[in-house]
Amino acid sequence: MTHGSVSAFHTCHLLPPRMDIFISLSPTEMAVFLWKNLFQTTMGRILQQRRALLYNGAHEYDEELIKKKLQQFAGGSVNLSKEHSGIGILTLNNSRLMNAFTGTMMLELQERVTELENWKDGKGLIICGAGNTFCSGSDLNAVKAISNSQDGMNMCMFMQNTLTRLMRLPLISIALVQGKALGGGAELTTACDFRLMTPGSEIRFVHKHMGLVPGWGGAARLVRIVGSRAALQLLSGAHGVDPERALHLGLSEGTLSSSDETGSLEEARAWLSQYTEGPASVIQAVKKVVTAGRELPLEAALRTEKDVFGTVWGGPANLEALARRQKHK
Ligand SMILES: CCC(=O)SCCNC(=O)CCNC(=O)[C@H](O)C(C)(C)COP(=O)(O)OP(=O)(O)OC[C@H]1O[C@@H](n2cnc3c(N)ncnc32)[C@H](O)[C@@H]1OP(=O)(O)O
Repeated sequence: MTHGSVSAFHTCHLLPPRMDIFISLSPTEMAVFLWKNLFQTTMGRILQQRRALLYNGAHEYDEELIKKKLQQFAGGSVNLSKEHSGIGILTLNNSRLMNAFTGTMMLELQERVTELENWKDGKGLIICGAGNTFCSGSDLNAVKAISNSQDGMNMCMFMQNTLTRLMRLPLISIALVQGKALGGGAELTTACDFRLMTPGSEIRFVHKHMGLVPGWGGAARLVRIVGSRAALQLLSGAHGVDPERALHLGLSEGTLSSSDETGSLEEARAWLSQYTEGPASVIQAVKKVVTAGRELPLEAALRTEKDVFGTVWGGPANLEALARRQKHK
């Protein structure tokens, strides 16, 4: 955890306007107040995005250079559909290469993550692959072409930045693993909060067979998900993990009954909706306090929890619940 990331948690959770302040304002004062609030929120978001980056110029990371390079390896797409329910569906689409990540798909993933960071009505996210398979990692044609050290390190930092931002989205995320999640595809699944697998699917960290280790943050995240001993076995064995083993290891949350593309997406939606019911502001706040608890030292996590608490306390959902005098039987 960098200091930059810690401060990002403290600067981005701005308190919502309080109703009692509004009542005493003239129309002009109210307009000024709203403009200031909008400005602060926008600046907060920009700061959040900048500070959340793991790597910048100080790490000999040249984002513009790697973006130009990645642009040269075109093909496929990363599509985002934002549903009214607040669930987003992010689809990796490169069927010809089993949804391998081309350079332009890496760039598109970064753009989609920015879009999701700014989705104020968002609550959940499902990541899946087109054509009933998840993702076969990075496009080996691109890997070969950028096999020099500088490009490799820049690509690694680019993907770590993007996947770290993906992991920290204030949305509850699922990797819907159909077919195969190999190499970088397996790493991508670990950037989600949960993994659901379809019958016959497989997660496989094949890096060792490529003479590599994960570089998109997959090893660090895997250790946190399954523990260091299981992570060591999965990375050094490079064996495929089927749904049953994944469930046993805690790598997967459940095996879906459907293995077809539409049916499994429907099941994943239903599974996710049990956690995304309610107002977006509250669901996002829940994810933020859990992210802080996982990533920050205790005192910083507690302070973040206090800040996030301030964004929901006295908010519309809280006031409505108080008015309802809800009982939790
Ligand atoms: C970050 C580190 C990384 O991610 S390194 C990349 C790790 N991934 C790999 O090494 C995947 C290698 N590919 C495979 O093992 C197989 O193609 C898998 C995915 C199991 C699919 O097998 P199968 O169902 O028999 O289909 P196939 O081999 O005929 O594949 C269809 C076409 O897709 C291609 N493909 C697949 N994966 C990639 C990839 N990662 N990069 C580039 N191309 C890929 C295959 O080469 C094949 O293309 P073609 O029909 O031979 O032209």
